[in-house]
Amino acid sequence: MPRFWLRTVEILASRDPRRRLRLIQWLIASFVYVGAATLLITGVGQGWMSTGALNLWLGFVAAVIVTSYVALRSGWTERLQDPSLTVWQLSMGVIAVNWGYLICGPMRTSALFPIMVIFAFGAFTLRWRQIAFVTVFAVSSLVAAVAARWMFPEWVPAQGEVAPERVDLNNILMLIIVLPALAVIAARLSALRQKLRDQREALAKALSDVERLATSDELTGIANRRSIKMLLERSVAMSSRQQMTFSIAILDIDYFKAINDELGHAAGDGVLRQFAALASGQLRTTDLVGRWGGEEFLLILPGGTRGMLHVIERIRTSIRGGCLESRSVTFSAGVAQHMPGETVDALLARADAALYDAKRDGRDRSSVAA
Ligand SMILES: Nc1nc2c(ncn2[C@@H]2O[C@H](COP(=O)(O)OP(=O)(O)OP(=O)(O)O)[C@@H](O)[C@H]2O)c(=O)[nH]1
Repeated sequence: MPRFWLRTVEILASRDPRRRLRLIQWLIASFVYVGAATLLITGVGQGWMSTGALNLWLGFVAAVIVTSYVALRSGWTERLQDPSLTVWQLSMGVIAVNWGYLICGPMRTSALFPIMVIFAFGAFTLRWRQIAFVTVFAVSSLVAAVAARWMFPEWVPAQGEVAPERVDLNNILMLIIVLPALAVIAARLSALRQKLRDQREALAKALSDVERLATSDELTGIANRRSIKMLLERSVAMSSRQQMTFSIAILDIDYFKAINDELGHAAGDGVLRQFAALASGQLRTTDLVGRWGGEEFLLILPGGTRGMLHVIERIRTSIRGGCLESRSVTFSAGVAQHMPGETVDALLARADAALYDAKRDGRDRSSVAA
């Protein structure tokens, strides 16, 4: 677009996107006003209504169009609760429609068509109370207009006959004016719905990301200490309610400090990651594993220590075969079976003591708590 036109659009429609949106709504409403006015003007030529009545109506509509534009473009409405002037604009629209119905004689039915545009606009911003207000206002002012026409026929003197084909043509023309306005509003509503869907999806993803970050260990991807501790507390609560026992084991990689010192911290991280992956791979869906801290991992398995020792041996075999960071890695394990009534801390203390025994007895082994 040439610079001159760009500048003109900018001056007329403002740079502010919100203000521009409000002016687009104003433009759609004005398009309907101007279309309806054109039809009414042709009606004067046909002798259905008096020029005086039409001029008054045109004056009202012009005043509404101009004052709405000035108020919206200047930004004056931004201090109001309803910066789009929706209720005001819709009320003026209702008055214009009912007034048009009153004065345009035999063509009055099509004068009601723009009411659809008014209510479609309302769908954007109005609350149900405001919609109820506009509805009641639309119906009651139409009833008042009809009553006025019956009581004071001299107000709308010209009420000539009209040919049926002219009625059809008028209805078609009115629909041609109203439908594009409705189509633009429908397209905007559809875009808003799509935006809402996208936002909902982004929010759900963000929530699941936050949940994952809050419960999983950043380095290994398995449950973090907070999460596995919560699972342990739940296991303790469930075991006392359902009288089902379970066992825990603390697995601690042997001489991990030496791995870090010899291969570097990054390689140490690699060992932790591979250890977690290999250990998780040996578990059933009912078994739980989490990183307890540093080079320690906590296992929770249903049943007694026999099953736990069996699983630990499976893990030991896979770690030996896994050759972590091209280095042989072993681990020690302290195993404890939950006893009825035992607290989480007491159970952990027993598993920790058993781990200490395993380390003291030469590492690369499991020890079961008394
Ligand atoms: N690379 C890496 N090292 C860690 C991480 N967390 C803890 N460590 C290291 O793990 C080492 C643990 O060392 P120690 O507690 O002395 O135990 P150890 O060397 O495994 O000896 P034992 O347990 O007695 O066999 C420390 O050097 C910590 O710095 C981690 O996330 N990444």
